[in-house]
Amino acid sequence: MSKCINNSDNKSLKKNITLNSLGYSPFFEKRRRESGLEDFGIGRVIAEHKGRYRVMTEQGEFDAEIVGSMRYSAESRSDFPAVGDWVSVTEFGESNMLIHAIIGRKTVLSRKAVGRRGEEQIIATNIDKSFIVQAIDRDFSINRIERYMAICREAGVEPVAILNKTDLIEKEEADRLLARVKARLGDISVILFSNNNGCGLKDLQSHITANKTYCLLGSSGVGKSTLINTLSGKNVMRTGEIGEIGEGTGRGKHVTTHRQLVILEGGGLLIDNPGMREIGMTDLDQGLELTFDIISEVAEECRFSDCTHTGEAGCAVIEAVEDGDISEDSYENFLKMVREKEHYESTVAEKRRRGKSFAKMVKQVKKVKENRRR
Ligand SMILES: Nc1nc2c(ncn2[C@@H]2O[C@H](COP(=O)(O)OP(=O)(O)OP(=O)(O)O)[C@@H](O)[C@H]2O)c(=O)[nH]1
Ligand SMILES: [Zn+2]
Repeated sequence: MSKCINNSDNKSLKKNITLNSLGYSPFFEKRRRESGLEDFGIGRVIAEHKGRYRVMTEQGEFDAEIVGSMRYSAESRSDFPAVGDWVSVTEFGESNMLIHAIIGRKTVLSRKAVGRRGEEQIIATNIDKSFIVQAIDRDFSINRIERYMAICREAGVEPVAILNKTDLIEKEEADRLLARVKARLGDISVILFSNNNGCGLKDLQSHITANKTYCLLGSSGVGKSTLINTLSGKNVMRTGEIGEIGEGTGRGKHVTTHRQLVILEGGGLLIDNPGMREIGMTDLDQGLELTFDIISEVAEECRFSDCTHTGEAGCAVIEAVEDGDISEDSYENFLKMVREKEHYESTVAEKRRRGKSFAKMVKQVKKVKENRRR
């Protein structure tokens, strides 16, 4: 394995990093003891790239990989470490670490993987609150905020919406936008923000406390990196990199990726995520209901208990849309999310079925071969 550790960085961190300052709490300590992991060291995954990890411990930062037994016993992607995870580690060689186990997670933010049908992908774990970032210009979409909200609520993570780049519009226009978002989304905190003129900074900072973990969700170009710089002041914590060894040969091209967990000046921890153009829905029943609590409340009045709210007689939801009690946008977004969820569930079921029949086929082939040998 190539060494990609900047050791001077390591030393400078040694002095002031404690597990507590990385977000460790009695919750995780309890989980660690319950799992009998007391003999291992503790670290937090701050970056992940193609199966290689960057882990921060009280001793500094290390490149890390998982032990073989963990790899072989993993049944799905969620059994692998993700950014935000607390992990049990041992030192390995001079400056590397081995990850032996994931310490029980507090929260898991996940979405359906882009381009991989039906597979769930963890965005980040152990998040206390998430900031949904949108730019008021080209990216703006209340539907998208609503989808991110559903992802957060499904994970039990409080969402806060940040409407960025307000310097590009007049104050009156920004206020109108804020009113529209509030009317649609109800009791979510919404911050009018700008990286250019300091608008909303105090408001945002009031949401951030030391030793808690936050996450930025939003499409590419909405201003997440700039926002991290605005919040992190001196920008000292963004130097870490993960080196990637060229596949196949063991050497060759060397790609790097940025640290994804940043310590802010006030002590809050922020996880930056890759731009997410497509957000799929996973097991979102709960999130759906929380986001559209009005719809589900009204739906109790539908004549049929299995009403799909798409045209049945006596549908209270459609009635409420017609009366203007539920906005058409909300209703359409609701239907779209239900459809995506159904699609997701059916592709997962399909995959399981295919998985089973493949296993069956392998068995049969083996049998035929054995019979031939006899
Ligand atoms: N006018 C204006 N431009 C901004 C603001 N914040 C960021 N930008 C600009 O928007 C562009 C994208 O900003 P980034 O911070 O790179 O966006 P990002 O969300 O990190 O994008 P990815 O790294 O692709 O995920 C840059 O040109 C920024 O200078 C803002 O508050 N106002
Ligand atoms: Zn109905």
